[in-house]
Amino acid sequence: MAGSGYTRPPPPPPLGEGAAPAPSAALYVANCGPAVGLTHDDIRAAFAAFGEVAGVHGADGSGVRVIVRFREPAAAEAAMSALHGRPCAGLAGRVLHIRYSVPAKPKAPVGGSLPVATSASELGVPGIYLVPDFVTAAEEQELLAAVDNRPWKSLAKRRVQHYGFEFLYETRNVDSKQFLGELPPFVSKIIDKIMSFPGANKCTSKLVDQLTVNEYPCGVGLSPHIDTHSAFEEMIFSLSLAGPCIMEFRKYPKGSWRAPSMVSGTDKDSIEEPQCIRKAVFLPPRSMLLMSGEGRYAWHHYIPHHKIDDVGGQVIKRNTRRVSFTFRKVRMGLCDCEYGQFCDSQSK
Ligand SMILES: O=C(O)CCC(=O)C(=O)O
Ligand SMILES: [Fe+2]
Repeated sequence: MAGSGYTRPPPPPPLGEGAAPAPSAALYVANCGPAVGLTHDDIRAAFAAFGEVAGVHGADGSGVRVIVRFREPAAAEAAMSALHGRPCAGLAGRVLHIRYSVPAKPKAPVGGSLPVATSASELGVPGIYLVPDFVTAAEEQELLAAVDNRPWKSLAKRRVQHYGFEFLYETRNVDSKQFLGELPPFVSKIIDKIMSFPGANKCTSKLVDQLTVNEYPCGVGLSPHIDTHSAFEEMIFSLSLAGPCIMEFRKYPKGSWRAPSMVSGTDKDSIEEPQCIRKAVFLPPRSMLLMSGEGRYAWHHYIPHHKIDDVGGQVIKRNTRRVSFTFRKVRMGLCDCEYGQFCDSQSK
């Protein structure tokens, strides 16, 4: 991870095969970190009992794994034999899993930490707008209570509800002939407010007729994707509730309308395209994000699977859950946008 120069060691080899990482002055410590309520200062203080600590750093974005660097390898060895696999009294009795860390390979030019904007103008992706405090804290509680009173559908890592039209994950589309009914009354106020977006009130017919509610547990994100052009019209509104996250936008110059992860069938979102442009924005609870134009049609959006986010050097913990309300309008014909290379209606 940035800062320590050290990283997670490879998995321990089976007995009798290969060698475990040699003892070093840096320890990789799991089950310990800001996401479980232990600050880097707490961790430094607990490990200082074994020798001078040169630094404590997050080992990755999880918030539950750290690198503890001692000045002397002997101190690391002493800490390892005293603390590995045992409850640590100085760290709220947590059982630490410790291995010797290994030097990190130099980072590839892409990847690594990305500056996180706190406004759409700072983000600089055309067509992306962010309105903080779009709803009040009381309205947020009402919306959460309303969806918690309705049945959730469980996906592998998160829960969802669909209104208006069902979203079909296998095809990433909707069946536009299967109308489930009007959007529920508890979102009427939100829809009225959406009309105040620049450009939104130009629409004569209904602005949105489909709502997907996503509930992400802490640490769960969303793979990079472009909402299928033929499924939904241009404007996509997403209201963040209950907890924050960051959203990353990626532009692939040699674009395909499928995310690279879906083409390869691996569903891994760590795939880095060498030339992709990456930008990130912080989505605080109660904010409304509008994706339109180029940002909606030609940039993938992605929520990293982190338990903590680094926003301008400030560590922001994800909440136990984030609930988003994504409002879209189902498209009844083909998409004729000007981003043909990303458009399933226009690609062969
Ligand atoms: O949770 C969000 O804000 C985004 C959801 C999203 O991108 C989607 O449902 O397609
Ligand atoms: Fe999306």
